[in-house]
Amino acid sequence: MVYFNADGNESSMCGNGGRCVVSFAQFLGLVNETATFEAIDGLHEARLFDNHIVSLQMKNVNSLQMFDGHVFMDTGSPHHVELTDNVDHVDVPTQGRYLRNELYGAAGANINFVQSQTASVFKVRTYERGVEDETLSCGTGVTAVALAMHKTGQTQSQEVTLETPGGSLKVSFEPTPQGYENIWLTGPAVQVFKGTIVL
Ligand SMILES: N[C@@H](CCC[C@H](N)C(=O)O)C(=O)O
Repeated sequence: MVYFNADGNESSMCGNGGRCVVSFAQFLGLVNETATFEAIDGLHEARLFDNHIVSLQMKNVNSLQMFDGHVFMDTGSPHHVELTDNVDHVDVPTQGRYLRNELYGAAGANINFVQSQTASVFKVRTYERGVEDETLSCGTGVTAVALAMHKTGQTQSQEVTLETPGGSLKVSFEPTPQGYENIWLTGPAVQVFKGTIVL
């Protein structure tokens, strides 16, 4: 998989894009219940279930940087995770753009704002680098949120539900001395449009 951001530039890993790629490969009859593909961050395994549910194994995360008020890590793409009291009240485009530029400079990062709902459910809104705006759902972003919530003690669970404006995703993982491994991002990948281009 080679991933391009909405600004036309090639970028790093896209978790939801990866799930869509294997779902599309199944639609084309190229894969059945499992698939493996290569992305910029290495090989990814995927499992396809009924009802268009796709699980994607994400790269191991061996370094989480803890700051006062936020956590930074690379889940295939760079992510800033910040806990808030009321995520619905965050001006994600304005605050996300500010942090993306002021803290991360030219390289940039994706900015995730998160609010705890229960001991294992979190609500997430993401400002994405390369889109330069809030998006409906970010797979590498919710993966970072799940790991950050576990690392900071906001959850004890090793399977976390992340509610985004675009829908609900699950992330499961196993802690290691350095970080996390066996990380799986799971959720629906549903075909919403089909067209024909006549050349
Ligand atoms: N815009 C991101 C990469 C895209 C992440 C994607 N939305 C996902 O689902 O993981 C970047 O340039 O870092």
